[in-house]
Order: sequence, then structure tokens, then C-alpha cells
Amino acid sequence: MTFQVYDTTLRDGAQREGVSYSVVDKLAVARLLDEFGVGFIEGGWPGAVPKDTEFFRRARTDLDLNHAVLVAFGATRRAGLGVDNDPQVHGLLAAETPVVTLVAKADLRHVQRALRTTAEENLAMIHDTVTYLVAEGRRVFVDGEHFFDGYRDDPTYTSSVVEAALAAGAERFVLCDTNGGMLPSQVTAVIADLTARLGVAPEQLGIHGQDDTACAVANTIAAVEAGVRHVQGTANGYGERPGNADLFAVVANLQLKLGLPVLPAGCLERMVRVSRGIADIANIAPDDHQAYVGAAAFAHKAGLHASAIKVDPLFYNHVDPQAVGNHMRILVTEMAGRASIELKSRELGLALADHPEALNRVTKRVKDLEAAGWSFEAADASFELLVRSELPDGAPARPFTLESYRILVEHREDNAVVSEATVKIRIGGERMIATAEGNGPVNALDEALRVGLARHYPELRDFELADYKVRILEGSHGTGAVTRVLVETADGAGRDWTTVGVHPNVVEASWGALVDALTYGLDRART
Ligand SMILES: CC(=O)SCCNC(=O)CCNC(=O)[C@H](O)C(C)(C)COP(=O)(O)OP(=O)(O)OC[C@H]1O[C@@H](n2cnc3c(N)ncnc32)[C@H](O)[C@@H]1OP(=O)(O)O
Ligand SMILES: CC(=O)C(=O)O
Repeated sequence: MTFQVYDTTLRDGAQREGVSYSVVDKLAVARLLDEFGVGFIEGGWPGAVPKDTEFFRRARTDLDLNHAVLVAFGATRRAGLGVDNDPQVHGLLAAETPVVTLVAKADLRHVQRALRTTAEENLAMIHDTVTYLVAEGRRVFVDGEHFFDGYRDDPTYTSSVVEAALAAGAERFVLCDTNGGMLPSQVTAVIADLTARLGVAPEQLGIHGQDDTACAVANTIAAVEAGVRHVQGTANGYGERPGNADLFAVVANLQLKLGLPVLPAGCLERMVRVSRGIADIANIAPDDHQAYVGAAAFAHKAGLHASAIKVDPLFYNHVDPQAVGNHMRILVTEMAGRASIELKSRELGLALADHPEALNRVTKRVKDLEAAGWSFEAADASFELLVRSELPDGAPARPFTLESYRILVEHREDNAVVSEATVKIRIGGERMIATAEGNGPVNALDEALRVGLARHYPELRDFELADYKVRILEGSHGTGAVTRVLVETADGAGRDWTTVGVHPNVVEASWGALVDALTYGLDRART
């Protein structure tokens, strides 16, 4: 039986608190998932959720899928109602998908107390709905809701649910850990017990894990190791409560650890792009620390790690980051040793390794500055200026020399608060005095500096202050508090860079970061 990778981002993933996709969003997510190479995209519950009904209607004309087929999700017929007369079942047919997934109760307690029906009627609901849809030409999967809890409480009844679904023509019966309470060893044991009890092949089963014990991915892998060949999950693990099994981690583990080629060739390398694309559409900030796809998934901070990575990157990476479309990064912080500094410099195109004395000096300066409050981890541009200042060619010269700056903050009668900055600078032999207003002292200072530099450096027109972060750091060893400012600057051509400044005075800390930002940006624009 072929391996089935089944995505439910658009149905179970949309059950995450705070997520609300438009139809256009859903279509865009489906395209990304198709690019990623999943076999099945569960688009939603047509007939129950109006947006999902519309999604399936639009999908017929607007989606041109290469790898995946669309799946409509819904429930078995209602208790006591003929399947022919159940509007919800009609909604599933009207979606015109080749596959339908039915959620069915697999725990007798739910049957009796939540559905308020009998054990037999639940089996009949499953039988009737599956046979009806199969007769209508649909491939049918059955999601056994609360399968594992039901099996623990009453394995005989829960097994009869599996049997009923498969006997009626379901292609796969999906074991759902709906409450997400399972552990991998328990999943393994239940699958062995169920398959022995029923004499079914594990390949006829699927797995759907919720992440309430933070074991959804592990449970999914355990199920595959027990023979299951259908895995369900969502992009980035989005889903109800803590979420679902993260399909990216599941698929990467299957391909890279278990050697199962579950995606078409070339698709795994798209994983980071697809993950971030879906995060954008869902309007959820990507989790930098997410396994495989996070920006920090292959970021190394400890000096000892970097020294081994210099010998072989795989000494501290569990896989080649490029296999999933990610890349390794070396972070320069107080925990850096010479190897980290050398690797980071190499990443920036600087041959520090050829200058061992300079390497020693940079390492010492980084450690001293970090101890004083600097942070180079996110400020590559300041780090580059520092390294270059120790190399024979030197750092780029500052575009001006400062005579002085002054800032006034004015609280006016109408309660408006306006800042005004004046900078006095020299460019070559020329003395410039420039004044500007801003909505805050740093904004005013930035504006005044640009006014002063504009005639000599017209490129500055395209630079903009994209982000500004301030952090007050507690003093240590008898020193007072200092302020760290990170400034992100963009050049309007898709490039941005970050610089850092530290000082007890927030304006002076900002000034340091601003001057680094302009020095770095102008040098890059002119070389
Ligand atoms: C584990 C999961 O995540 S499964 C996916 C769950 N997703 C959703 O619930 C999102 C979409 N849901 C909806 O839009 C609505 O809940 C609807 C349209 C499905 C149903 O809405 P309503 O008719 O107003 O019913 P309500 O939500 O209050 O209750 C669910 C009904 O479905 C019945 N039901 C629940 N599970 C099943 C099932 N597997 N098979 C058949 N009927 C079921 C319940 O018994 C209840 O029936 P009742 O109204 O006769 O008591
Ligand atoms: C079907 C499903 O989403 C669950 O049981 O968790």
C-alpha cells in the first residue's frame, strides 16, 4: 500500500485559537501544500462551515493541484436519520471531492453520552455513511474520534468500530488521539493489540495525533514504526488547543530518519518556504525554534559547538539543513570562541582566519562588549564593522565627524509633544548644521542627521528606519543600568541590516546604532 501524507491544516489547523482563513487564504494555503507534495489536502467541512463550502466551490475552478487531491471532511449520518435524508452528508457529496473523510465516534462512552445513541446505531451510522459514499464513487477515510481513549476503556467495542468502517469499504481507518493524551509506547502497544485482535494489516490504519502531551510527532512516528502508512498532521502543528502533529517534522523524520520517501523527489527542500508562507497567511509569527524549519533550528551559539562545526558541520547538526531548505547560522555572543568568530566572519565574506592576531582581538572585544551590554547576535552589521576595524583594510570611514548634537523635547499647549534635534557635523572640510523635528528624540536625531548628509550622500533618501528596539539592562558589579538599542535599517531594495548601540543614556545608545547603520549602509551602497 502506498504511503499517504494527509494534511488537515485547512480543517483541524483552522481550529486553532486566533486563526481565521478567508477563502482566498485557504486557496493559497492549498497551493503551498500541493507544492510541498502532500497527497491529501483536507479543505474543511462543507455544508457545516459556509467558508468551507465556498472553498470547495472555488477550488473546482481556481485550484490546479499537481500532487494532492482535495478531501471533504464531515461526520457520519446523524443517529436515527436515513443517510439519504441527512443534509450534512449531502453537503459532503456536493463538495465534489474524490475523497471524503468521516469522523466517527470510536469510544462507547461518547456514543452513549455525547451522541445519546446506542452502540449498534453508531456502527450502523458508520456502515450506512461509508457504503453510501463509496457507492457514490468516493474514496472514504474514517477518522476514529477518541480511538485511543475508547480502546483503553472498551477495546472490544472500539475494535468493532474499526471493523465496521473497513468492512463497509473505508480505505483507511485513522486512529485519532483526539484528546492528545497518548505516549509513543502506548501507541505502539495499542496498534499491536488491535491488529492482532482483528487480523487487519497496520497498513490499513492511519494516525492523527493532537499535541496535548507534546508527543504528537513522536506518536505519529511510533505508529509508522508499527506499520501504519497514513499520517495526518498540519503545517507548523497548528490546531485545536496546543495543536496537531507538525506535518513538517513528521515528514522530515520519515524521510531523513526512517528513509521513507513519502514526498515526491525535490519537495522536502521546499519545507522552510512553505512553512513560512503558511505562517504568513495564518498571520502567526513563525516560531524561530520550531524543529527543522525555524530560523534557529540550525543556529549555533556555543563556542565549543562552532569549533567542531569548523571541522565538519554535521558534528553539531542532526541533518544537513539544506535538505529541508534551511541553513546553518553561527551566532556571535559572549559564548563565542575564536571558531564562532571565524565562522561568522567567513559567512560575512571576511577572511579573519588569515589574521590570527586580529581574530584574537575581535574575540576579546566581542566578549568584553557583550559583558558591557552589547549584543551582536542580532546585529550582524555592527559585528561586521567591528571585524573590519581589526583587519588590515580597516572599517569603512564614518561619513562625517561629529561636532555635537542637541535635542529639545517640547510639550505644547495643545498637548502635542514634539522633539527637535540639531546636529553639527563635518563632511570633508565642510561644516554642516542641520535641524529637524520628529515624533520622538531618536526620530528627530535621525532626521536631522539625514538632512545634514543629504547633499553629499543622496543614497540616504532610500534608507528607512525599519525597526527600533530598546532594552534596559540591569547594571552589574556596581555599575548603573545601561540601555541597549537595536536599529534595523532597510534600503528599499529588499536589503536590511541591524546595528547595536549601548550607553547609559538611551539617546546616545541610539546615536551609536544610527551612526553604525549609516556607515554600513553607505559603504554597501558605494562598493
Ligand atoms: C475532533 C474534531 O475536531 S471533529 C471536527 C469538529 N469540527 C467542528 O465541529 C467544526 C464545524 N462544526 C459545525 O459547524 C457545527 O458543530 C455542525 C454544523 C457540525 C453541527 O452543528 P449543530 O447541528 O448546531 O450541532 P452541535 O454543534 O451543537 O452538535 C453536534 C451534533 O452533531 C452530532 N455529532 C457529533 N459527532 C457526530 C458524529 N461523529 N456522527 C454523527 N453525529 C455527530 C452530535 O450528537 C450533535 O447532535 P445533536 O444536535 O442532535 O445533539
Ligand atoms: C478527527 C479529529 O480531528 C480528531 O479526532 O482529533
